Order: sequence, then structure tokens, then C-alpha cells
Amino acid sequence: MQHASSTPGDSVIKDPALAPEGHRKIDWVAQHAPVLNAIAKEQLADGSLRGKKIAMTIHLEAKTAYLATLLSDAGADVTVSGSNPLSTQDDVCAALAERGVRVYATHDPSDEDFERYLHQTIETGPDLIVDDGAELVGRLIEHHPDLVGNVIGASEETTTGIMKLTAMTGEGVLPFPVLAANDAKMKHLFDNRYGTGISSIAAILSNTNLFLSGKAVVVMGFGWVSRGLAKYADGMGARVIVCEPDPVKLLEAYSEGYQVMNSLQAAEEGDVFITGTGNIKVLGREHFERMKDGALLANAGHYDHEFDLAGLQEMAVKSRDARRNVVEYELADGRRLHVLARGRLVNIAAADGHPVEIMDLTFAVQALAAHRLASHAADFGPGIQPIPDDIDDLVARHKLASLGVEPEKLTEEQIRYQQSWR
Ligand SMILES: NC(=O)c1ccc[n+]([C@@H]2O[C@H](COP(=O)([O-])OP(=O)(O)OC[C@H]3O[C@@H](n4cnc5c(N)ncnc54)[C@H](O)[C@@H]3O)[C@@H](O)[C@H]2O)c1
Ligand SMILES: N[C@@H](CCSC[C@H]1O[C@@H](n2cnc3c(=O)[nH]cnc32)[C@H](O)[C@@H]1O)C(=O)O
Repeated sequence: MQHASSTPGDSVIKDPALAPEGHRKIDWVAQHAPVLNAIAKEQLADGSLRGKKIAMTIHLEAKTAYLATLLSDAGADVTVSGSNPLSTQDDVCAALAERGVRVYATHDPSDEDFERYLHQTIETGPDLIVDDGAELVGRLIEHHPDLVGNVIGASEETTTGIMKLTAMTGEGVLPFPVLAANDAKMKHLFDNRYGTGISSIAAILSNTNLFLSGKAVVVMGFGWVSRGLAKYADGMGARVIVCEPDPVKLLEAYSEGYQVMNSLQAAEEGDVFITGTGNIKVLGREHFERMKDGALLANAGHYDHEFDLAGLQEMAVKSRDARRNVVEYELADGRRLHVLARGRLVNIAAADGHPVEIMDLTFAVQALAAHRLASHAADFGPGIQPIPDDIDDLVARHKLASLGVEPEKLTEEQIRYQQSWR
């Protein structure tokens, strides 16, 4: 086993010699990220980020690396660590360290190392934080109170992080603004839905080498992520079954043409189970007891407790690696259940994550959030805050411009008509 090594600039990465492949991956992203490229030229270059210390914890693959590179090119002093132990790519980390970004991350580290990397990132004393799952903000508030006063503000990448930060705001423990990047339209409508849908289904296909046509795919939840999962499973010819506690969302799933049922009934019918809820143990022992021999389980939500992997491990009499990223658990009655990516996010722990064009939109929102906090800090009070509407509008307009498309322009007559009650 290789050990993490220190590189110039204090980075802790696996192996600096991996950098050339990492640069190739980042260069590919740069070629397919028109929105970030436009924003880097037109907004980030105004000097607002010069000298600002930015701490960032997001899946450390090439798209995230490109965001870190652009923030660094805009003059910021950037430090990054990974938000999931399996999504960190060592070649990308090596390339980032060469590009002058401080990196504390290795692929599949021990729990202690993963934790240490997050604390090392916080200990740089950031002015701005780009967070995923409130991993940095939560630890900063709990364990580094002396550094809290430095922080101008943060932005949050994902739904689960927004839930944690909303709870922190409610308890009054968040003394600086956190912009809810996840809730921007140009983020969740595209990233959570289409990005997770396509990348998770692609990861399941490529890691199993199986066919989805005719299979019953059970989608847990019918929020933004699960809508995408259902859409792309349907597109692959699967019979989609949705389980969701919100009655309105369940009826929406029914109206889309999916089967809807209770999860215990679905457990008996499913060939593939995909969780996208952000909740805990949405599939547990009572479901595993009912599942068919050969059923596949994948998580596209948040942490690795979305289905009860520990419970399954206790129920199993045997386990083995069935394929790369697939572990087979054999139960006492001989049935075999197959878990992908150790129950971690299948699209990013067992594949390259969302398509570049999707992360181009998400990271444009993140880059503009950091820029806005740096340039207009006084506009925001403490606690979780919405992303200003003009940021959504700008990202959408940049994307449309890259496609050579302009939105409709309303005539004066149409505007007057819409504003009149007569
Ligand atoms: N894999 C990825 O790349 C990726 C991308 C975006 C978001 N996420 C994560 O995915 C999760 C979902 O995000 P979202 O934006 O769709 O949130 P959301 O709030 O829109 O949807 C979550 C849905 O899950 C449902 N749910 C909760 N408990 C359930 C249960 N026991 N059984 C069935 N359904 C249940 C909720 O009612 C809700 O409709 C979050 O943890 C988010 O952080 C992952
Ligand atoms: N700590 C969690 C992190 C969940 S992240 C979920 C977020 O990942 C983001 N994401 C999905 N694909 C990519 C990618 O390819 N690069 C960087 N981030 C991604 C996406 O925006 C989503 O909101 C864990 O244990 O995995």
C-alpha cells in the first residue's frame, strides 16, 4: 500500500507522480465548461477574490478541481479536501497540488485520516468556505471556535447540508451567512435531477455489466434526485416502482406512469433498489428479508447509512467481492444481495460523478456565491440565505449564450397586458 506523501505547499496527497493524468482530466473539463469559463473572465477576474483564503470540501475529482483552479487563478489562496472517502481521485489531487492549490486528500483514507484532512482544511483559517454536507462548517463551529470570526461566509452544495444548516440557524449557532447553493434553480433542477439520474444509472450499468430493460427498479423517494433516477431508469426500459412518504409526490410519481407502493411490497418485486432520500435506513432488515435472490442495492442520496448496510452485514453468513465495486452478501437461506460502492454514492464513489455540463452550472453558482460574499458581504445577515436571483439568471444566460440561444423578449404591449387586470 502506498502512503500519503507531503508535497510542496504542505499538501497531503497520495503520489505527486500521478499529476499528468490529473492535468489531462482537468483540461477535459475546461474544454466543456463554457459557463465557468465565461464567469472566470467576466466576474471572477475583478479582484474581489484576491488574497481571500477559501476552504473547499467537495468530491475531489476533475470538475471540482477545475473550480478550485479558477478560484485560485482569480487570486484566492485555495485549500481543498474530499467530501466522501471514495470519490477522491489521487491523480486529480496531484495535479491540483502542482497548480498551487493546497490539498489534504487521498482516495479511501482511514476514518482518522479523512477526519484529519477536514480539520487541516479548517485550520488554514478561511475567509470563505465552499462546503458539501456542512462538513467544514459543522466542524468549524463545534471544534474551532477561535477561527469562526475570520469567516465572511460560506456556500452549501447539497440538500442534506441545507437541512443541517437550517437546524444550526434555528439553534442560533451560525454567526455568518451561508448561501444555499443547492437551492438555486440552476443547481438542484439540473444537478440533483438530471445529473444524479444519469450518472447513477450509468454507474450501475457499468459496474454490473447488466441490462435494465424489463427489470423492476425500485426508487426510494420522489424528490429531485429520485425524479432523475426514475426518469433515466425508465429510459433504460426498466419497470419503475416509487416509494415515498409525501402523498402529493407519490401521486406525481403515479401520474408520470410509475408504479407506486409501500416499500415492504416493493421489496418483494424489485430487481434493483436505488435510494435517493438523504434519510437513514430507508431499506432495512425487514426489506432484506423479502428481497429476491440477486437483488442489487445502490445509494444515490447522501451518507452510507441510507440503507442499513450494517444490518445486512449482520444478517449475512458470507460475503465476497463479486465484481469491482460490487459486494455480494449471502443470507442464511442462500439468497444473495449485491451492494454497490459500499453503500456510498454510486455515481461518484464508483464512477466519475455528474456530467461536466451539469457541474458547469452547479460550480458557476458556487463560484458566483463566493464572489458575491467576497464583494458584497454586508448584503447578507447570519444563517442560511437564498442565492440571489440574479445569480441564477446570469448562469442560465451564460449557458444559453454558449448554445447560441436567446430567451424570448416580451414586447411592451405584452408586459402591459400581463400587468393589467382589465
Ligand atoms: N448522488 C448525488 O450526486 C446527489 C446529488 C444531489 C443531491 N444528493 C443527495 O440526495 C438526497 C436527496 O436530495 P433531493 O434534492 O432529492 O432532496 P428532496 O428533499 O427533494 O427529496 C428527498 C425525498 O426523499 C423522501 N423520503 C424521505 N424519507 C423517505 C423514506 N423513508 N422512504 C422514501 N422516501 C423518503 C422525502 O419525502 C423527499 O421527497 C440528499 O441527501 C442530497 O444531499 C445526492
Ligand atoms: N458527504 C457526502 C457528500 C454527498 S454529496 C452530494 C453532492 O455531490 C455533488 N456532485 C455530484 N457529482 C459530482 C461531481 O462529479 N463532482 C463534484 N460534486 C459532485 C452534487 O452537487 C451533490 O449535491 C458523501 O458521503 O458522499
